[in-house]
Amino acid sequence: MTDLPAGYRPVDLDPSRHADVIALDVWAFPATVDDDVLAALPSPLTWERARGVETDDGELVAMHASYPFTQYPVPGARVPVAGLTWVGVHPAHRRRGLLRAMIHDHVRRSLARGEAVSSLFAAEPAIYGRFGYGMAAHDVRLTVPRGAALRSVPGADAVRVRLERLQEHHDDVVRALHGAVDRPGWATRETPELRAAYLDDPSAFRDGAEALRIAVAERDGRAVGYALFRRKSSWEPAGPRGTVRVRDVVTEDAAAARALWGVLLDLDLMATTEAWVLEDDPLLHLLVDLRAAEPRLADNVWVRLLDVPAALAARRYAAEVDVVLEVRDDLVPANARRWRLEGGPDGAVVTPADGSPDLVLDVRELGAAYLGGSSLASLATAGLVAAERPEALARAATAFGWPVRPGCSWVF
Ligand SMILES: CC(=O)SCCNC(=O)CCNC(=O)[C@H](O)C(C)(C)COP(=O)(O)OP(=O)(O)OC[C@H]1O[C@@H](n2cnc3c(N)ncnc32)[C@H](O)[C@@H]1OP(=O)(O)O
Repeated sequence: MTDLPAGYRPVDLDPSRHADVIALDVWAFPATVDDDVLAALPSPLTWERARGVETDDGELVAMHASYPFTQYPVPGARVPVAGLTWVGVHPAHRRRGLLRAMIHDHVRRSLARGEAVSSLFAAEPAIYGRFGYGMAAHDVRLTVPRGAALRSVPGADAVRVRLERLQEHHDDVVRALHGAVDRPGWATRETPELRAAYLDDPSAFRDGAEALRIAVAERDGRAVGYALFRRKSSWEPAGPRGTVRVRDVVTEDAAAARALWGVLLDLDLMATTEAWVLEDDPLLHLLVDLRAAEPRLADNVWVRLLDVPAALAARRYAAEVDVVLEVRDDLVPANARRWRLEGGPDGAVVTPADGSPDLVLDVRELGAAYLGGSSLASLATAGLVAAERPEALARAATAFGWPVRPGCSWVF
């Protein structure tokens, strides 16, 4: 991290620094539990990818890490992606450029590992655009009233839903179904540390709700879907007004989705079910009255193309396209030039170009469009993509789209 301000030095982190990492983490993200409780939990970090910043007297005051997603789905392909995570700066050292230095470090090290793309979930959406990350997927937050009517789906009655406490043996169900999902942006928990942290359910993080439960949808004795959820009771003068909090609903087909949501939306003593789902989740179509669920759009994964030609060549395109893109990139100068993209459903070739550009855009907008979640045409309506030739914009927007909306059902 050569760009650190004076008085700070970079440091590789390893498990011996776990207590320091927790002490920093609770400064960056206020917690209601004591450090020793947090330090006793399994760490989801891949330590060899965790980097810190120390003061001259050895205090850890900033850190970042990344998850090694080797099979991150992008349209029509899977690519290695650096999942930036655990970014934190001690409040006494903020706004001195430590995050900026850490992002430079992250970009350099990811590129050296051959990772052409980085992805993240943002704590605050205003932070990462300046570093070339674009909002690449959205999700929809819902508060569904109990007993909300759902459309019927043939075959749903043949799906049996088992309700159980989440236990270790459920790892098989979760892995089989979760790993099978092929949706751009849907990172699977590839590392043992992430999987262990997923099934761990510390009471410290339940926020007054019960232990994690799992609803497993089965057809003919085979798991065809699951949902993780917990209930939080609330006894009010007018009666019970509990809340069901739903995480990760993964289903193989519409009948499984209908059967699971039928159960999750009608649990006794509950008044509402809170869920966040991806933009084309079956629930949005199953609900007869979507408006009653108060849908709110939010940002999901953000994507940064670290190596523009490699990243653009790694995905597939929904239609044939031949376009010259003039890319601006303040952080990675090698990306900042004109690139000719010739691509289609079978692959793509990206070469340096000298001719006049069809589209001019920042690498941030390329990241936003990369998974097919934001249309280049709609970015152009906001003035974020300049089209030198309108017909090229329409063709490129179609090609960058994808039939399955991107997004990840869990925050990393
Ligand atoms: C992927 C993840 O892990 S998301 C988690 C991010 N972490 C958090 O939100 C925890 C709480 N916050 C923090 O730890 C810190 O405030 C951070 C990491 C957000 C910022 O760290 P800092 O060292 O203060 O950032 P730094 O000084 O390098 O600022 C770089 C630029 O980002 C801007 N910036 C920093 N934080 C924010 C923010 N929260 N919102 C908007 N802009 C921000 C700065 O103003 C600066 O802008 P400039 O380049 O125009 O001057």
